[in-house]
Amino acid sequence: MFSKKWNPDGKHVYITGGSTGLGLSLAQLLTKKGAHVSIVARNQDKLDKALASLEELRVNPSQILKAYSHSLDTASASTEALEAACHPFEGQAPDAVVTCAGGAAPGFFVELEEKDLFNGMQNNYWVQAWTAWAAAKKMAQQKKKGSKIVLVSSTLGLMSMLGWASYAPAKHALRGLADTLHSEMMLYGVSVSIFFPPTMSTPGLDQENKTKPAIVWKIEEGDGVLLTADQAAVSLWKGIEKGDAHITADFSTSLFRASGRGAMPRNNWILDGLYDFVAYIAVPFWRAGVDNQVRGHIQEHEEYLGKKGFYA
Ligand SMILES: NC(=O)C1=CN([C@@H]2O[C@H](COP(=O)(O)OP(=O)(O)OC[C@H]3O[C@@H](n4cnc5c(N)ncnc54)[C@H](OP(=O)(O)O)[C@@H]3O)[C@@H](O)[C@H]2O)C=CC1
Ligand SMILES: CCCCCCCCCCCCCCCC(=O)[C@@H](N)CO
Repeated sequence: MFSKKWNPDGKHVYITGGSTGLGLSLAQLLTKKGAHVSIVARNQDKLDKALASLEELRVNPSQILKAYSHSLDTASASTEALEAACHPFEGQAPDAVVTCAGGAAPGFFVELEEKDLFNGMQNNYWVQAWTAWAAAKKMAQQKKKGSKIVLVSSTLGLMSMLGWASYAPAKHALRGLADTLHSEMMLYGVSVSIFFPPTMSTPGLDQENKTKPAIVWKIEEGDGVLLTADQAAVSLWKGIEKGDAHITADFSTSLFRASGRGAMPRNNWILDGLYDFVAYIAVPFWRAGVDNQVRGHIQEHEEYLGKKGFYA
């Protein structure tokens, strides 16, 4: 509980999804703190731009800053990407692995197709789980005590609502994996955490909002929280530095974190108790409001489905 803060200076941090959004902001923050940073994503142009932005922030000439283009869809590809990034470090596992890669495609359950639901799990569970698996093995084999694995879930990994059937299950699954590994990786002295960001203005949000049902955005927006990726990265960083198992960046998500803590340790004995109490009172009101909004939408939704030939 009173352990020393983690110092990233001279450490190697491996960040999936590091070319845009949250991952890029975290990569920039850690570069400024003197870490060696490896970022991984698919699109080479975005990686090139991201790496150039890291170069501008380097604080010493010995920092190793690299970008790798890999699709992290499979166990083998995720292992290969990690191996490539360890190469400049004589094959040593990274000191920290942060899996930011992911992407949402919200929609109504009855309109989603098999591939949409399948891809939701693929892009939001497996893309992070395979990297965690590859990293865990390497850290255990090399007895890298003190190293870290950090997964990235969402507010929607702690609660859910309409529109998120292809996404929230995967984000909840990541929480299940993180809580399991938080316990199991103690066998190797490796700490495991998970971050639950709220809505963040990122290229990913612009993309998902193109297809997001209006009512879903209305409820999401009603929360009134829209962090920049830089703000979210600061909270993520503080959580990593403190070694919190469950990391949040905003008030609402902290309510769900504290009230849905399960068997995980508290971040702060007093504050989390307060959050838990506030959640007990406030969340049912919020929920009743949302239920009303959804019920009030029944007719419009029926018309919308009718126009799309759903009942034909
Ligand atoms: N923005 C938001 O409102 C919220 C986001 N989150 C979560 O935070 C994380 C970051 O989100 P955000 O910054 O918005 O996302 P962005 O879409 O801005 O960035 C996603 C990053 O992941 C990479 N990526 C995606 N899929 C793959 C893949 N299969 N293999 C390798 N790289 C991949 C992308 O690059 P490329 O496409 O080139 O591969 C990009 O670098 C995600 O896990 C997201 O679910 C959670 C809560 C809210
Ligand atoms: C008193 C209690 C108040 C509670 C308010 C809670 C409101 C939460 C609404 C859902 C927000 C969804 C955020 C994550 C979005 C996300 O993961 C996607 N954008 C993925 O990119």
